[in-house]
Amino acid sequence: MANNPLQDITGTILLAGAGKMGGAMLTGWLAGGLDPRRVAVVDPHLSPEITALAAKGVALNPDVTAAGKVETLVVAVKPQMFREAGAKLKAFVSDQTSVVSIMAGTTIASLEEVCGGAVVRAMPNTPAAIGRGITVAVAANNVSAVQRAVADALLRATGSVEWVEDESLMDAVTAVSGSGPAYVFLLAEELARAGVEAGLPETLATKLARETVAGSGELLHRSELPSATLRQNVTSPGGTTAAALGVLMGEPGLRELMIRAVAAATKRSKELAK
Ligand SMILES: NC(=O)C1=CN([C@@H]2O[C@H](COP(=O)(O)OP(=O)(O)OC[C@H]3O[C@@H](n4cnc5c(N)ncnc54)[C@H](O)[C@@H]3O)[C@@H](O)[C@H]2O)C=CC1
Ligand SMILES: O=C(O)[C@@H]1CCC=N1
Repeated sequence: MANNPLQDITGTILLAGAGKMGGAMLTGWLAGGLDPRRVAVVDPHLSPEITALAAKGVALNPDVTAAGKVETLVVAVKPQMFREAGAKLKAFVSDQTSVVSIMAGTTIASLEEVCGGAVVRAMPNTPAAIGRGITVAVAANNVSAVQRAVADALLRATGSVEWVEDESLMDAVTAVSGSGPAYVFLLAEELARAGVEAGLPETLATKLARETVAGSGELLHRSELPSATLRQNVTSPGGTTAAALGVLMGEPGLRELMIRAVAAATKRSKELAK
């Protein structure tokens, strides 16, 4: 493989479902050097942004013949739609096709049953839209080293990738990093709301909360210090932060709420498999 594995791809990358996540992945692939003429998109409701990619050579809703040899099918439709969508997608899948799914809850076994192919199950998250996502992936036994490398390149175009061997971890992964950005955005919303409660004008509170969450995230990203140390660096003994943390780390506190939230998301991921 050359330095950029996305440039080694010779078959078609077929994206099924170019919504929020699928669209973010496609943006990452093109930014990462994948030839737009290698990409085809199947989606009954194409957004104007995706439609505009036709001018660059992306094939939109091709039939099986026009799609050519599909090297990798990336499935990014809602899990609830998969049975119906997958039955149509099967026509694009040959023995050599690898099927990379990002659907929450949908197991390797059901992907094999509905679509066939060599299946990689992955869970990205929305910071993928700015190349700062994290994806966890697990490959079925029949995925070849080359197929795994292509899947890795496609997933890595939107951030970092962790491979695991145990598929049963994927429900908790989904609950932590797949859904996790929503918890952080909620924190920004509620911090702003609390600022308003404390007397700040709404515009200022919103800006302070947003910049605080974003700046803290960037500090966490750039620093090698553990999160707990970064927290302690803010906390002067007997000061204001300690007063607030007394609430957040009390009983019940954020720990218990987070355990319950992650458990609820993990349970829902398992339900989506049924
Ligand atoms: N949004 C997120 O944060 C994450 C989502 N996911 C997974 O990604 C998948 C997509 O989620 P979103 O992008 O948020 O949803 P979305 O609703 O934005 O996108 C789904 C897309 O699938 C299209 N679609 C519907 N029926 C189709 C069919 N038969 N064939 C092809 N395309 C079809 C829709 O038109 C839409 O553009 C889900 O399975 C979800 O579990 C995974 C990780 C994170
Ligand atoms: O909410 C969901 O089901 C999807 C999967 C992870 C993030 N969004």
